[in-house]
Amino acid sequence: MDNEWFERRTYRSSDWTVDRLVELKRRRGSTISLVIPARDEAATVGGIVARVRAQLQEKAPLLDEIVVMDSDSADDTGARARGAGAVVHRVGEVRPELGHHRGKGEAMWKSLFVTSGDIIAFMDADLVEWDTHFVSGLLGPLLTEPGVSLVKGFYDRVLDRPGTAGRPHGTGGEVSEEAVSHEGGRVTELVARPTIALRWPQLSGVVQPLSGEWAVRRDLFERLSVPTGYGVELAVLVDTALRYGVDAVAQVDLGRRAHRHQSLRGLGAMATELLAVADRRAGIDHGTDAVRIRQFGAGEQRGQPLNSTVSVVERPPAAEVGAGDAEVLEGVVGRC
Ligand SMILES: O=c1ccn([C@@H]2O[C@H](COP(=O)(O)OP(=O)(O)O[C@H]3O[C@H](CO)[C@@H](O)[C@H](O)[C@H]3O)[C@@H](O)[C@H]2O)c(=O)[nH]1
Ligand SMILES: O=C(O)[C@H](O)COP(=O)(O)O
Repeated sequence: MDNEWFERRTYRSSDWTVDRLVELKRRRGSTISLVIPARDEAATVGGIVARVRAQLQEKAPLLDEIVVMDSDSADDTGARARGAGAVVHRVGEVRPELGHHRGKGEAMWKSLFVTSGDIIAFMDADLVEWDTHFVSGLLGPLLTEPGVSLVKGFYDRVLDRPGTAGRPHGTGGEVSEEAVSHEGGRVTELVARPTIALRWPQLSGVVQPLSGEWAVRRDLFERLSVPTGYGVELAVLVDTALRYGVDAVAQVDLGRRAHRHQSLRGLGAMATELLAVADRRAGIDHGTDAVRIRQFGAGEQRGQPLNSTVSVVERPPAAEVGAGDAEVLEGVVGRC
């Protein structure tokens, strides 16, 4: 591990007060967009937007815009987010001539066409244990260190609170702190971290390489190709370090985070997307934008194959996308 990088580029969110960040932003003439990609997050997105808006727009003028990218939601995500004060875009309606893909990365890539901040902070919409320092805490290194272009959040990751199954995190008051499991981040531990150790050990000091809470300079993000699905975090981290050196990356301790967990099969698909990102950057071309995976049922369905397709498409750098380039882009750049 690059201990020197860790020492140099690891911060705590408490290193800057919000007032100090507002002052730094004003002095530098920076503008800051918060983007929240959300698919079917009606249960949580309104509360998240409302809290961020109250603390980081109304109480302190830190964020210039709060944008929710509604990623093909079938529930009330858009209405809840709008009701709480966010600007909401349906991903498929943004630059429709560029085509549309499902997935988180697609929502983040399309956000580049509807936001204007020169710094963009991203935050997931399924958080149940978090606070507004998950946004403000990411900004300090970008506002004080010109060499830093990407800031990753890190935290303890709650996997389970025994006795609270089926209840939202944060409502299990009777559970002792010792009983809370911090073994969350299963894809991080079983796929991302081992991959980084093997391929990019210079990044092994990054505590949460897949964290959905990160901030980036627009002029960096729009120069990177962007996987349309869950590969976006690994791709942005690796490509930033390969292109600009590991010192362009910083990380900030944000405390503790809990979120809605996906099924193990869902995580299997996510892991496939991450491995596709890693292979592509190692020059391995699988010759397809849609990988077929076979998983298997359990119990009554034991041994029954469950076949699905995982998209591994990547969008080209947004900076290379001009008006009228649509035909170059559809489906694309899959194997760039
Ligand atoms: O098609 C999608 C899928 C997800 N999301 C949103 O993206 C965020 C994160 O998605 P989630 O399914 O909660 O991902 P996790 O299981 O939490 O995955 C972790 O690991 C992923 C892979 O690196 C990261 O993308 C995530 O941010 C990180 O939280 C949430 O706001 C989702 O609503 C979309 O906008 N579109
Ligand atoms: O980031 C990850 O590793 C995946 O989102 C899985 O997280 P979980 O184990 O906390 O559900």
